[in-house]
Amino acid sequence: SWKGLLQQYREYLPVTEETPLLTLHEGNTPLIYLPKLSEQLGVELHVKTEGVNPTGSFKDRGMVMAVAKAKEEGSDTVMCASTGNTSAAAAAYAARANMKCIIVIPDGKIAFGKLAQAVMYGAEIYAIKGNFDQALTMVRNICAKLPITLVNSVNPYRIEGQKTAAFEVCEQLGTAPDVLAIPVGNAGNITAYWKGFKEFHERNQTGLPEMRGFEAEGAAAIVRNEVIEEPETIATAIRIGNPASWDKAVSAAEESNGKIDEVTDPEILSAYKLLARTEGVFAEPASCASIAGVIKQIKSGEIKKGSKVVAVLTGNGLKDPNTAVDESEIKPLVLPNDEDAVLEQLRG
Ligand SMILES: Cc1ncc(COP(=O)(O)O)c(/C=C/C(=O)C(=O)O)c1O
Repeated sequence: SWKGLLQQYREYLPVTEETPLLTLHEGNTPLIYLPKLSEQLGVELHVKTEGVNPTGSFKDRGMVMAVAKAKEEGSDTVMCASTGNTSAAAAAYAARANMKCIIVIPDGKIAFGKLAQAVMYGAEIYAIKGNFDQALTMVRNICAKLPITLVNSVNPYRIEGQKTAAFEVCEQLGTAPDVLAIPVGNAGNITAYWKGFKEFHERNQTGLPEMRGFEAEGAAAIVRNEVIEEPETIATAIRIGNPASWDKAVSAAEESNGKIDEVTDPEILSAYKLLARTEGVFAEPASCASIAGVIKQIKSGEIKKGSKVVAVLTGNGLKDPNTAVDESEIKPLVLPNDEDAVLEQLRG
């Protein structure tokens, strides 16, 4: 049975005899084929449903590695800035590892489910009147002054853990896909996937995909090649204007003959609803930037018909219930507790 990433992929990871084999059974997430969207779009489209991870996002992959190494090195406290999922994962793995977790989040811009997780896992939470980029700068400075381990994706152990998703995609598909579509915020995940595909190809000749990363238009620093001081998008997970792994994301796109592109909030929301209502897969808005991007680039011809495409769904839709209800034209019809009243509606 599945033993978690540190054991399953030990040979690819910086796991030593001293590394605590921390796990919440992260990884081994489904790769789901989408028959209707594949038909509609003219490609072979699969989604990597990272929302199935223990805390509901891909962050668990990197966090299990980073927290385990922090403990191995004798640290008793981890800290991160977060738009929400990093902090949820850090708080969970810190609790599991009997360590303290301190998080800094942008006040009022964190999806409710993610705040619920940080609260319940027992993190020390600071909500600053600033954005993620400002929070990250602050946390990097603090971790340089205090004996606290920084676990944002500038911590290389995060990238090591997250690259395992590329291994699973290759194992599940039997090969690397032609295209890997992925949302881009701080750009750690696109960096990790590319590293993973290259390492897995070196050992198993599985091939290399085009890396196609998608920023939200209101936070598209890489696309515009400038820091976005006031990033804005409904996809709060990727409301990031100065990606920490900016150059690595550009390298991944260039080396793989891929591209860093942008999608608008309407395109994200349209993909968000299409995916759930057509294929029964509910992913949070930022995750659907990958689906919106695939639709955009099939239309432009950048993604060829018949391509084998994997879109990464980075977070569970349940993370952001407010956006789901607020942005939906489908509303409950409130009725008296009366069977005839309902029957009357059904007979419409
Ligand atoms: C659902 C979801 N989808 C995509 C991204 C972008 O990944 P990166 O490009 O590796 O940053 C995030 C990132 C979240 C944070 O950065 C955080 O939690 O602080 C996310 O939560």
